[in-house]
Amino acid sequence: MEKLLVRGGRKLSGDVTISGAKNAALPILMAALLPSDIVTVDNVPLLHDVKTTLSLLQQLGLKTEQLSDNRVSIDPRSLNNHKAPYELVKTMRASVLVLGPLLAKYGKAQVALPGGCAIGARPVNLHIEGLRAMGADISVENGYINAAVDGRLHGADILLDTVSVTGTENLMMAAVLAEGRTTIENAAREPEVIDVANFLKRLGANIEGAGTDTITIDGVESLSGGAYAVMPDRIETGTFLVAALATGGEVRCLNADPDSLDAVIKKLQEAGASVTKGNDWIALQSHGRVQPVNVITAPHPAFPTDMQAQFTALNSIADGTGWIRETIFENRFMHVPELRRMGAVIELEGNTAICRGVERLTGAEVKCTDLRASASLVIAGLVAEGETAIEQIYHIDRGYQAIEKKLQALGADIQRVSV
Ligand SMILES: CC(=O)N[C@H]1[C@@H](OP(=O)(O)OP(=O)(O)OC[C@H]2O[C@@H](n3ccc(=O)[nH]c3=O)[C@H](O)[C@@H]2O)O[C@H](CO)[C@@H](O)[C@@H]1O
Ligand SMILES: C=C(OP(=O)(O)O)C(=O)O
Repeated sequence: MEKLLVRGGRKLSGDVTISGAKNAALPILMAALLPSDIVTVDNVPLLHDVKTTLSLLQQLGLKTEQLSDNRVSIDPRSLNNHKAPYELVKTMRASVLVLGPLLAKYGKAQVALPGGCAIGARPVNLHIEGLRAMGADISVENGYINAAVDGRLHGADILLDTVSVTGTENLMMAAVLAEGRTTIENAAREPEVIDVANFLKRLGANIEGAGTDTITIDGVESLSGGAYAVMPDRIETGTFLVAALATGGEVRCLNADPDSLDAVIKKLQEAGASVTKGNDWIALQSHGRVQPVNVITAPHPAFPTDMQAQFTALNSIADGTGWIRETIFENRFMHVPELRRMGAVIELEGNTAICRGVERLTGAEVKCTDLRASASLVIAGLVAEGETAIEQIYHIDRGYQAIEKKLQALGADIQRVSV
């Protein structure tokens, strides 16, 4: 078992290179099931979830090769299995993203139901309903989604009841090889959806409207191989910017996508930071004590739920009271009891966390409960007096490449230790 030990009090300063986006890399790697030839994907982050995805693709018969640290090739020609087993799916909900590509390419899929997880129930009914509308016969039995189609999937008009990121991606991936036109209305507009669409277009797919709430896909008979580089991770970028501000520091994020973070930048500025941007970098400079901010999470382009925990940590040390309302997931405040152990004063009222900022947090033993909760504990540890020992850090390794090394290079006192 590993822990992170953080000694707070150092201002972060310098440059950090942002990795490829987890939430774009995972669907792009799954989409590599679709073409008829080899794809090479660059800027793939070194994350636990990426390893799980590659294991899943291998389980389905695909050949994968790690060409360098962040470059992977996938040969889908040896696809010979259609089962995504529970052992893999239970460690990573995004495994459900094999459902659409498998059905479109192989005509059948058996994918374990992801089940509930720490942040909420996270059902996949919209994925299933959409694929049924495209002609799939789907039953859910013994914890598995069993799906099959006679011949090719066909195009359909799909209106999503609620905005779903992986739901949109799963249906878009299925539709690229379906017969005829599919429209997805009330589609997710997240930048990662655009990245997946751009990858598919590189292989020959016909997709219009990704990044808007209506995506139109004209199915093609086959897709070719090709090469693509995953977009930078906007949530990792936002996390480093919050860490910089919390510590009163100055950080520039390189290899970033400065235009994917508007809602986060707005709140950082309200909290007192100066933010500057170039083509592929974004920098933050702090000025005095953090000001409290009010945040409501909502689908893109509004404030992302994946940055909520980090801003809860930021508000904990602000000069006044700020509140955070979570509207996407029903149980995404598991970091609050841990932050309280470090001296944060946070009340929970329904889906709102009211944070009364304190002058200092104090180091404590805390545990990660989910990916972004972990990031909030690291941020709190960086500003706390004394040592914070963070347990269950496998959560953080799901979504942050070498977080302690990147923070060390910015001057943080943080170590990974085996216990
Ligand atoms: C791998 C990946 O990209 N993960 C992201 C993705 O998760 P994910 O795609 O799982 O999240 P969704 O966008 O689907 O969830 C949004 C809301 O829709 C609900 N819902 C979703 C699908 C469905 O079939 N039925 C249904 O009711 C969910 O319970 C949730 O309340 O988007 C989330 C919201 O931005 C992010 O926090 C995750 O980091
Ligand atoms: C919730 C997240 O990821 P996932 O959907 O993979 O659980 C996240 O990235 O914060």
